[in-house]
Amino acid sequence: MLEVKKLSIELNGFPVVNNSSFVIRQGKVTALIGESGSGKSMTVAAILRMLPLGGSASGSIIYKDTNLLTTPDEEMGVLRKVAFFTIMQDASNSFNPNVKMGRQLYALSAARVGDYHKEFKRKMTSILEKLRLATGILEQYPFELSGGMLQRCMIACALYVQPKLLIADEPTSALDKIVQKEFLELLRMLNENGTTVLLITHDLDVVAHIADELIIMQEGKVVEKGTVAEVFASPEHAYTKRLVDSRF
Ligand SMILES: Nc1ncnc2c1ncn2[C@@H]1O[C@H](COP(=O)(O)OP(=O)(O)OP(=O)(O)O)[C@@H](O)[C@H]1O
Repeated sequence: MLEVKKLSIELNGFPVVNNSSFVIRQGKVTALIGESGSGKSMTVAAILRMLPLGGSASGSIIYKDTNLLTTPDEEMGVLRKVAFFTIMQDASNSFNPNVKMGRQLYALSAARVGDYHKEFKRKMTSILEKLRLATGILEQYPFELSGGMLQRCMIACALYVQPKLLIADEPTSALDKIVQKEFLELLRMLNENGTTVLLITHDLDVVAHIADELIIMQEGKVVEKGTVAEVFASPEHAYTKRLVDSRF
């Protein structure tokens, strides 16, 4: 569904991703793992064409026969709105503290797919019930909800939009273990509904729990990739070996 070929990224002339190639397969959960500063977030930023100022990318990122690195801005805007959905590490940063959740969830879901308010109420109520979130949250402000609840709200919007690709950058790192597990189950639910997932994480337990495929980055390079079963059974790169060993 997404083919990254020879992707290199520079920030103000400084290389941060170097000649990376990998594939995100349709319908799968792919985990992108690597130590801090290895270039995971910049890779995601390149996919979304949201590199910071001073950033530039070369190579190609092919989605449906077009190279996202050269897609016109307008088309990219549409893809970001309906085909791709992003969940970041700390959901509280994704919400405006001064606006009630109902309006914000509307903007993140119904507005993206062109639904009016009545349709939003009907669909969102049923999704919130499925996620065990009271509909009363629509009248609350973000600070009245926990981090786990806010992450579930993001998943609720993703379930509403049914994006082709969900990119989740460390979505569980601010959650405790139990809430983390619940969140991963929801991610799986979304995946079973047909959304391909790219999950950026530090946590091999999370990978083992949910991912089908694994891409490992170190110092801006992809050093290993394969199915989770293959990589866990016979890691080849020294960094991967260390990672896998540290889990057992
Ligand atoms: N906004 C920015 N401006 C300048 N340099 C940045 C910026 N964001 C990241 N970098 C640098 O780019 C490199 C890759 O960072 P990136 O955020 O992609 O790593 P990461 O693997 O996602 O790390 P982490 O797991 O800590 O989020 C690092 O050297 C980092 O210092």
